[in-house]
Amino acid sequence: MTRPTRAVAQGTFDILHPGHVHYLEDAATYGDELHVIVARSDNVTHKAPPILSDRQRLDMVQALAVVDVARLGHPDDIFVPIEEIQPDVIVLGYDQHHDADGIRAALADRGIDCRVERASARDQQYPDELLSTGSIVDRIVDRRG
Ligand SMILES: Cc1cc2nc3c(=O)[nH]c(=O)nc-3n(C[C@H](O)[C@H](O)[C@H](O)COP(=O)(O)O)c2cc1C
Ligand SMILES: Nc1ncnc2c1ncn2[C@@H]1O[C@H](COP(=O)(O)OP(=O)(O)OP(=O)(O)O)[C@@H](O)[C@H]1O
Repeated sequence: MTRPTRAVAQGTFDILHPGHVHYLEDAATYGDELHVIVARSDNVTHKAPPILSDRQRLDMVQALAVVDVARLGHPDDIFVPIEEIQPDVIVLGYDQHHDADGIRAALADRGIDCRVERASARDQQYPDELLSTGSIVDRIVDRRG
């Protein structure tokens, strides 16, 4: 019997919103099982640090029906969880800064046989829909700050 194919998604997922759900639902279509790596706060250095703790972001992602297994990322080496999960495909977010070819090269260096794809974006479904954590935080500061 062949094992189920595994897709991996990853991100910060701070204050969940419909863009996150869209990404995870899209990523799930690439495999039979969806595994999600939640970035550790200490590794989120390319933008403002998360509001919510590692544990809370992990628990919220794991609670989504589309997610089979969620885990916190490795503190130092982003390819350690990949080696453990052994995915068939890594699905990058539509706007993630990671370079797909760079990841393919790193996977090949480590002898990991895994495709790299990119998810689609969710467009606003109605005028007031907030589709980024940054815009939700901006509104909170504006209305409650
Ligand atoms: C293939 C892959 C594996 C990753 N593994 C980890 C990890 O083990 N630990 C971690 O803290 N972040 C991990 N990340 C997340 C990145 O470090 C980065 O913080 C994350 O992609 C931020 O995305 P966002 O800005 O879309 O939230 C991984 C990213 C990729 C593309
Ligand atoms: N509108 C959206 N459509 C599709 N995917 C999205 C959308 N918003 C976020 N994502 C995806 O969700 C994943 C995690 O996103 P992240 O945690 O960086 O949230 P964010 O809302 O984009 O944050 P920020 O506003 O701080 O940049 C990323 O892969 C990102 O591409």
